[in-house]
Amino acid sequence: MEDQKLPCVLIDCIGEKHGVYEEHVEFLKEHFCLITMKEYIENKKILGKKIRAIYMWYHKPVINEELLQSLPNLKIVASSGVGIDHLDLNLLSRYGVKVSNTPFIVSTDTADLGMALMLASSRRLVEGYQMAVSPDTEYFPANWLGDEVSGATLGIIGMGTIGYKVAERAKAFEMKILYHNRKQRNKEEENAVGAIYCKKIDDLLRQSDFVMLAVNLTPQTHKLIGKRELQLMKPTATLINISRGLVVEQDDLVEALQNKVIKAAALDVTYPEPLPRDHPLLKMENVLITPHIGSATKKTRHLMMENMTESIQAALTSLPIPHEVLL
Ligand SMILES: O=CC(=O)O
Repeated sequence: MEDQKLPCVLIDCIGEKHGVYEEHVEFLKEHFCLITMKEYIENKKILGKKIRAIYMWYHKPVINEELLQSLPNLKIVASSGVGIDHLDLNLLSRYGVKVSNTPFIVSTDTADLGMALMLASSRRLVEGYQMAVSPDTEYFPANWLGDEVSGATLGIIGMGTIGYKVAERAKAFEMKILYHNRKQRNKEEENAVGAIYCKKIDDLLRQSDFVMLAVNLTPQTHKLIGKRELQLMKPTATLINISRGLVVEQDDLVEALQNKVIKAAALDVTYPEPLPRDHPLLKMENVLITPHIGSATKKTRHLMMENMTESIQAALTSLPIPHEVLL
């Protein structure tokens, strides 16, 4: 907390494991008086009235009704990333608080990660690395094989900005691209990447060598992929999830992997995150897991921070908010 002339913005903390990055703080402090949760808790009565925005960096601080009640002048919650499943939009709207997120910025990186997971899983990069560096390795076995990505069939579930960027990349890998979308088809985009629309998700599941989940988590996509859907997939297929863990019924996925109903899974997201250290998904050779890093590049995270700053400034000066999330 410093310059009291600037609008007060609540953040969770600086640095530490999940806080606002030290390198972003300098920029933020040019525009806002940052108040950490710790400072706010120590001086709720005075600071509560001053706070006008919450800078929600990776779902922190957690917002509940008690917090909202004690921030009477709160105008906006600027949330990092694209997913807003961690926010209760109805509750925020009841308190007259606006919400923004940072879509589009994250799409390229998240699509890149989807490709990385597909390639790493199919070519067994993690196992290969372990073999290459192991002190027990005496020779490289010639029969240690993976599967091809180039030329294989990729089924994208959720052709939003991220799904489309995955398709653009997959085109360069000469993949056959299928997709399923709940919203209307965009034939121009479809033609540009040579993607084939599957009206029924089941058709996509049956035909794909790789099924990539790129949907938002909503009541309609909650546990979209369960036992029935996994059984429709090829026994040689891989499930890749770059959206949210809760899009998959995780216990069914574990069972499907254990019983070789599908070949493998590559997951950037699970539930909970991180998984308990004794979770079966962490022990399977056919599972590759990354720690929810879809948008985790320096450039993207910096752009997000700038974008959140713009949204807060707009809300506090009653200008249209870039990327306002509407109920
Ligand atoms: O998960 C990341 C995001 O929602 O952008």
